[in-house]
Amino acid sequence: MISSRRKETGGHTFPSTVMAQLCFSRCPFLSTKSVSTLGWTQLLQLTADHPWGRMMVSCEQAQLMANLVKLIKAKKVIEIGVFTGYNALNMALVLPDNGRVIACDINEDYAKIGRPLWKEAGVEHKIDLRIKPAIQTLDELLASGEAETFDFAFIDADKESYNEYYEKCLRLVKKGGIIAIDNVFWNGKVLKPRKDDLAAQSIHRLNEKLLRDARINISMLPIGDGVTLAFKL
Ligand SMILES: C[S@@+](CC[C@H](N)C(=O)[O-])C[C@H]1O[C@@H](n2cnc3c(N)ncnc32)[C@H](O)[C@@H]1O
Repeated sequence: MISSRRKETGGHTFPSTVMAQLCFSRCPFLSTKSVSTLGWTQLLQLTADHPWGRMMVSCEQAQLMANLVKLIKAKKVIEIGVFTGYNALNMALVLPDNGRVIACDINEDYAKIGRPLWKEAGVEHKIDLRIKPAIQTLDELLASGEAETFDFAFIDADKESYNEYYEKCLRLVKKGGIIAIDNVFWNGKVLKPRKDDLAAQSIHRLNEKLLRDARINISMLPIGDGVTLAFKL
């Protein structure tokens, strides 16, 4: 049984927390509403069991992002770094039927695990998977005139490119939209990044920049491995 396993994900023990246990028993934000948990539970279990399952966002992060997406009545969302699509599925479930998650990843094998379950959950049509370097997808969106048309973006891919992802997302997201950035604690290594740790250095630089960035307001949240929410002004 997966629910009795302990696995490290996103800098915390999974699923040892109460939230994680609740996640396995029922999709936490869907409550008893009409939305089905078909596909959702299987994807969570398959991803937690995957050798790289620790890459998946924590349940409480996924819950928060889905609730934010719902709260701001988002229609267009970007996810940079999709893995099996657990978080993308959570967001797709709360988007309107004509809503879209532009899902950016370079590894199609991960998506092959998720896609049948996105379909089972009835939201495959809302997840537009783009298999290529995320920078290229973001540039294509900008070139096709989609600047300031997105409501929400989630940055969770290669850490060295975080600043570029942030700058491009800031152009793509509308005023009042939100950019969520994962792993901003990087297991505490951001406090004193080693010279040879390019990921820690990159996140550290972005954390410092966001503090002073007059284009946004931020909330840095101690959930998972740290999530910063940047609210575009
Ligand atoms: C931490 S995982 C994403 C987890 C996912 N957000 C979730 O909630 O389950 C990081 C993902 O980024 C992808 N990735 C790495 N470098 C990338 C790049 N340059 N462009 C797009 N995706 C990339 C990896 O293939 C991997 O699936």
